[in-house]
Amino acid sequence: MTALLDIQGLRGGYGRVEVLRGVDLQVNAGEMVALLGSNGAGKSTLNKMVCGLCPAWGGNVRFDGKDLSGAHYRDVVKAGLIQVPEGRKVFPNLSVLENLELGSFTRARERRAANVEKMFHIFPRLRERMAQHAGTMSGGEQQMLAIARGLMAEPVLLILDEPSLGLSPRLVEEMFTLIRELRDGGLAVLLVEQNVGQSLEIADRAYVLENGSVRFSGLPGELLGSDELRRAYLGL
Ligand SMILES: Nc1ncnc2c1ncn2[C@@H]1O[C@H](COP(=O)(O)OP(=O)(O)OP(=O)(O)O)[C@@H](O)[C@H]1O
Repeated sequence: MTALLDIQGLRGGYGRVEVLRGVDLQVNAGEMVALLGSNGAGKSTLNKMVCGLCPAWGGNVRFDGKDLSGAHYRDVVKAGLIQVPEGRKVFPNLSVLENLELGSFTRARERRAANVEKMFHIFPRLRERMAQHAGTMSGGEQQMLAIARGLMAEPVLLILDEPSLGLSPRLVEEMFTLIRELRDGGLAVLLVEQNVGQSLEIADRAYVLENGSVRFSGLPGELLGSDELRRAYLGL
């Protein structure tokens, strides 16, 4: 089977500091893959490189049969690879509705109104607050908005970078339920999370990135079932 996202030998960094040292990673259609690793391991850098937000030094990225190595982020979005970045990054001075509408700026523009309605159905709070400035929404509401804005582009693969960061335990539960529902609806998801236990519960496969290299790839059960791996990489 050809992977939906196929990353081979990805290398890169900042200035002269190498952060990714030849990473291979695949996500299949409809699959949920957890990308784990300690702070500074290179997870966000990998996401940025895959999405054309940071140049790679070497390696290849193929997505949905297309070579996206070194592609401009506009073309990455057009292809259906959508990222919800770490820290939400909503446009604080735009309304909730305007933030949503910007999600379909490059892709699925003709279905914008219908997709806004879909998002209001999934996230009723966003309908209630559609005229409110996004920057005045609570942290949890902003995270919902960031995900909804990503979904507005009708992703084929959604990369979620730390979606549960800073949320209360109840909202974390809701967030993981939502992510599972998205995957069950056929969306492929690459999930970057510090919340290791819950990520592995819902993931089909997992990767552990340490110091810019993949140290484990396989089934969540293999990772959790090995005392050595758990202790070495998960702190569990
Ligand atoms: N813009 C930048 N300029 C210079 N160094 C950077 C930049 N962004 C990240 N780095 C460095 O690259 C390394 C990897 O950072 P990255 O954010 O990819 O890690 P991460 O695995 O996502 O970590 P975390 O879980 O803490 O978010 C870190 O050492 C970081 O300091």
